[in-house]
Amino acid sequence: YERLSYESLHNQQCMKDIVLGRRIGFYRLKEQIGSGNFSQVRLGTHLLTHNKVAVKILDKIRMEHKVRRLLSREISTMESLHHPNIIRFYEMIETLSKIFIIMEYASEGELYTRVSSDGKLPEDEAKMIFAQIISAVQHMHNKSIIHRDLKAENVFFANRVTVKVGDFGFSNYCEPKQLLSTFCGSPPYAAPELFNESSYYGMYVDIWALGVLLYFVVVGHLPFRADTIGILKKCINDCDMEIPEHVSGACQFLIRSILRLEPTDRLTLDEITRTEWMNGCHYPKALSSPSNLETIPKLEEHPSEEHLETRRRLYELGISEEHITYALNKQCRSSVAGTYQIVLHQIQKDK
Ligand SMILES: Nc1ncnc2c1ncn2[C@@H]1O[C@H](COP(=O)(O)OP(=O)(O)OP(=O)(O)O)[C@@H](O)[C@H]1O
Repeated sequence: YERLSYESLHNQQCMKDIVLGRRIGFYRLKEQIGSGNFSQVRLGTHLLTHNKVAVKILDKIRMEHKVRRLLSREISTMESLHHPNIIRFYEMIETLSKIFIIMEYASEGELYTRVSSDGKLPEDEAKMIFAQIISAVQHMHNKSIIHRDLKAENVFFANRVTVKVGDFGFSNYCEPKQLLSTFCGSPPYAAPELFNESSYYGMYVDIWALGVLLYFVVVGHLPFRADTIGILKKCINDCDMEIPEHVSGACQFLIRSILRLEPTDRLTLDEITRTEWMNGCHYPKALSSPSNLETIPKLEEHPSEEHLETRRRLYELGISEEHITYALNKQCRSSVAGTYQIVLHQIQKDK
């Protein structure tokens, strides 16, 4: 740790790598793995732990005020979520011109790509994946966070059988009874009230999107398709969809019970888990030791075994209790806090 910190400030090659965009903080930056409207996403490796990470890079100069607001929400919502099926946030690094969001890397691509290239998933597989997504959304809603952009493009495979929900760019904090008014998300996944009402309840909008997502996964294409937004809006308002016969009765029932025009008529997440189709599914639980910078326990606060193990591994990397205390007292993001998150998460994943 000391060597790396020293190098970043004094080593010529290292400084050149930083200038040329090959390194940031404790991360080596590698190839681009994706891009968005305002961002570029690159693969990174943590130089101390060697963990792979995804690094979302945003150009501050091109960023309008609105995008900055969305970004700070994206970071704060991601930071408060700790679930095996949600992309984990590790660290944010800000330079004069750029913002780097360091997060968990899901290496096996988007659910969208899997279904688009291989076709619909067998129902047994779809069920296993849908249960993980439901569990992730339950965790968000329990924390009063709504995603507002749930779609197959934002569900990533970490391996053949584990998925992670990501892209919290439109997420927001929202109490169950709180009305919202900004149209967010992708039109084919949009609930009817988003087109018709001036305000809506966030959780019902997420649940509708889950119905569209389930349809997409078991059928292989979206339920509402149209060439113009006007026609799409009409399809959604009429709930004009056909479910092919190959879809089992229990799954059809579930899709129809989610995609109900009246938000309060839609099944709740709990009710979804109790439907016949979801019978016997496994719902991964939220991680036991949540931690953002504010909740990393100090040593005198009797940390849990996971936190003690994290510290033991950090000591081996040259990060002492003194470094940790200093980072915690500073109350701002630092490479020590970032490394802490990566190591803690690795321990939780190994478990
Ligand atoms: N954690 C991750 N692991 C693996 N790949 C990722 C990860 N995050 C993003 N990607 C890839 O990078 C691409 C761009 O992501 P990003 O969040 O920047 O933009 P987007 O959501 O696709 O677009 P928009 O700008 O409209 O939000 C994604 O489509 C995905 O393929």
